Amino acid sequence: MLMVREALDFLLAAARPVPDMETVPTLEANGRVLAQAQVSGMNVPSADNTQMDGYAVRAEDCASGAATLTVSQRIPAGHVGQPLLPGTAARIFTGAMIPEGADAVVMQEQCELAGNVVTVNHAPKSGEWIRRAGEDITHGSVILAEGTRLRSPELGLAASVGLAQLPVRRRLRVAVFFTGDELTMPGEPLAPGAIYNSNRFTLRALLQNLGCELTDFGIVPDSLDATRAVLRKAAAGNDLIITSGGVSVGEEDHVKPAVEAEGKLTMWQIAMKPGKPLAFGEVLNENNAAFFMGLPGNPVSSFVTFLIFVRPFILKLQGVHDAAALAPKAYQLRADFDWPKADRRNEFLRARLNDQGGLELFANQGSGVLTSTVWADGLIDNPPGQAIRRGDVVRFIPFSEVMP
Ligand SMILES: Nc1nc2c(c(=O)[nH]1)N[C@H]1C(S)=C(S)[C@@H](COP(=O)(O)OP(=O)(O)OC[C@H]3O[C@@H](n4cnc5c(N)ncnc54)[C@H](O)[C@@H]3O)O[C@H]1N2
Ligand code: MOO
Ligand SMILES: [Mg+2]
Repeated sequence: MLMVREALDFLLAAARPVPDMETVPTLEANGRVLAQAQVSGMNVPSADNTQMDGYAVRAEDCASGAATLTVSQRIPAGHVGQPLLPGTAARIFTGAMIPEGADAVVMQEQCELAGNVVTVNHAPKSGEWIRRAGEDITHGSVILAEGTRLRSPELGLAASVGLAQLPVRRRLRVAVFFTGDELTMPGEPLAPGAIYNSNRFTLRALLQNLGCELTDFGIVPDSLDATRAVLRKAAAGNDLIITSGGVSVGEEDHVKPAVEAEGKLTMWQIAMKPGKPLAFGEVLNENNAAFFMGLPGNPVSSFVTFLIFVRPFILKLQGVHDAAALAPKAYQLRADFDWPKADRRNEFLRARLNDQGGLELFANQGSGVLTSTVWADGLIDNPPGQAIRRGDVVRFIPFSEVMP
């Protein structure tokens, strides 16, 4: 059995980013991965402008703290004023360009207007309330690196320098199917011994949130021939095939032999709990080789292995290469519980933050207990052979860091 770190390194080394790129409107680029670094063609702000509604002045004119100045002009945002003459003030509104000659803004709350004369009851410092041209972004600077996943902040930044389109990697094409004679879709009556196909819902949502283009082959019976046939179909035109169930050692677990027959299996079994039987390989078809990831059927096992392995693998295929962006962010937090029984495997325990800043554990850590995943805020990454005592500091991976 491989250790989690070894397995992750192996997967990330195998992940070749999809080569194709396309240009999409910035308005439609949410979740995509940037294929080329973006350089700003302008300063932001583009010109000195005011942070406050008030009066643009020459600071030296107001040194007395009770200066009276003639209001010579009015400058709303989006309009350009005239040069400011000594002894005058310009009425100015947040976001408007500072007129030539002015070097400070006084908030209107510190001024009194009578007719067209304003009394400025404050001695501003030169530069007061002025946002300088280029203080956020300078012309020619790299604003976004190649390989950046575009989220709300990145899209806002790109738009702020006027980028209407962005070059991105094409979407990843992912095929999924779900093995098990017992599986039934919600909406259908449940026969004795059957269960609902919850993994289809968990995994599809995770893949959709990562921006993948899905081909869903649905439920596949526990048969070697049926599994092989779907694998062959799924390899055509897809970058990655993800399956659920049938990867353990039972006679009804046909996924591994099917992958061996239709391609190759390069990794199986990881010292983790839940998720031990995770399988990885490639499925070949006349003109395509698709990566294969076989997730365990147990619902928590497939969810956890997705977050720990599938997510970074997909990000790398999509073109993300920054190690920090691929690794799940973890926090060192206090355990407010005892977990005396050390396991030989690396455990991923469903836990929740309490309002004392510590972690509580969900009582039933079974691999089939989906209620633990809804209750929890994240996973405690507990190394092999480690018991936890109340007060120990543990490594906590919040779902918000890994659940796209
Ligand atoms: N003798 C051994 N038995 C098992 C071992 C082992 O090492 N030796 N490993 C166990 C571990 S750990 C896990 S995890 C499971 C993984 O099993 P499979 O990947 O082969 O999955 P299945 O056997 O098909 O199903 C397991 C479990 O999950 C339920 N299931 C399956 N698909 C779905 C779905 N789409 N939605 C909801 N639930 C699903 C299925 O009914 C089973 O209860 O193997 C252990 N066994
Ligand atoms: O790895 Mo299994 O996921 O322990 O239940
Ligand atoms: Mg099984």
